[in-house]
Amino acid sequence: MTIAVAGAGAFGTALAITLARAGRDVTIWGRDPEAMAEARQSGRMPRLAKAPLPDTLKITADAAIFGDARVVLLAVPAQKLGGFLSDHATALAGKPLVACCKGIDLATLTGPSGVIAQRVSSATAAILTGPSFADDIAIGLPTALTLACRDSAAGETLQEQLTTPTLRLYRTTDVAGAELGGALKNVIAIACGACIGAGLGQSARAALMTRGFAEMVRIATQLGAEADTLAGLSGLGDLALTCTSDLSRNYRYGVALGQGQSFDAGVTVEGAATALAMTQLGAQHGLDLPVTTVVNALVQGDQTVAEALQSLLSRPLKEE
Ligand SMILES: NC(=O)C1=CN([C@@H]2O[C@H](COP(=O)(O)OP(=O)(O)OC[C@H]3O[C@@H](n4cnc5c(N)ncnc54)[C@H](O)[C@@H]3O)[C@@H](O)[C@H]2O)C=CC1
Ligand SMILES: O=C(CO)COP(=O)(O)O
Repeated sequence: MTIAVAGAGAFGTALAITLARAGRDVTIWGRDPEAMAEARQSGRMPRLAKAPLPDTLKITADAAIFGDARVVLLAVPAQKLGGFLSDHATALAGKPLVACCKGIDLATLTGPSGVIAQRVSSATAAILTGPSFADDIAIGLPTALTLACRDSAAGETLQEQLTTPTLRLYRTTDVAGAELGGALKNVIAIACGACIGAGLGQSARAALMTRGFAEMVRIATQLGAEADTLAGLSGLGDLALTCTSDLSRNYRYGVALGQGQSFDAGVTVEGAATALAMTQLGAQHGLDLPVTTVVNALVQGDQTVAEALQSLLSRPLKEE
């Protein structure tokens, strides 16, 4: 059974490594033929150079592999997912497609499962999400993630196919909960980074994490998710990791915002576009999104950290 991993960035590479190491038949696809030839030669992928690629892992830039794959993991950034799926829609038709990206698509204001449904309607959409840095997975540290699929039988099969001795997958049919948890925690991580970067302290960060989590649950349940899913790996679990670690790009981006520094535009920071998408979606649905709104204003350069803080602290007093 061939597993294809689409996207040869840090996360796609980490997943391909753990699956290949567990004896699965895996091919990783990257869009740049030269980079893939170089990776075959060097045994390393540039975005995850720390970890050697197993000899059994196949590396290609030939999209023909998607037609042969039984399962395709989609590890391209959330804002690139729609374009990727349209480019390869024929080869991907009817397959289980597991979105490994975390974000809300700005063009459609939907999560990855909605993007899959729109672009490859015959596919079985699943989501793989939760607390895990690519480096940790790649070097074989223990990690636990959520695999969400509306079709519970298909979800069970994917859970077995994608679990490895060090990567433990839990299963749910709550796709909305899993993908919203993964997308929204990045926005809160930017807020927490900005808080620490601006020197506002760890007490303020704990408050932001907690009120941010309340906001995540409120948004997600209004959009059809189950609150329990948000309390699991894909929500609270990933929030805890991302808001407290400087290994997180979203957190580091927030720190840079808080310090008034620039940030490398080549780094994938999913929470920036998601803050904008959620602000737009919140306006459509009449949602109260105080943290997301200030993160979006910071990202867009419409507010300073001092103004963002003031707008959060001056909100009317309320019950917790
Ligand atoms: N790095 C990590 O620790 C984790 C990342 N994720 C998620 O995985 C997703 C991907 O992130 P990373 O791999 O870390 O990013 P990355 O920046 O390391 O790699 C992104 C890859 O996508 C490729 N790409 C971009 N546009 C493309 C397109 N149109 N077609 C084909 N390939 C394209 C790039 O060439 C690059 O290789 C994100 O949504 C992220 O939130 C999830 C868990 C952990
Ligand atoms: O999603 C992640 C950890 O679960 C990776 O976080 P960053 O995208 O912020 O690096």
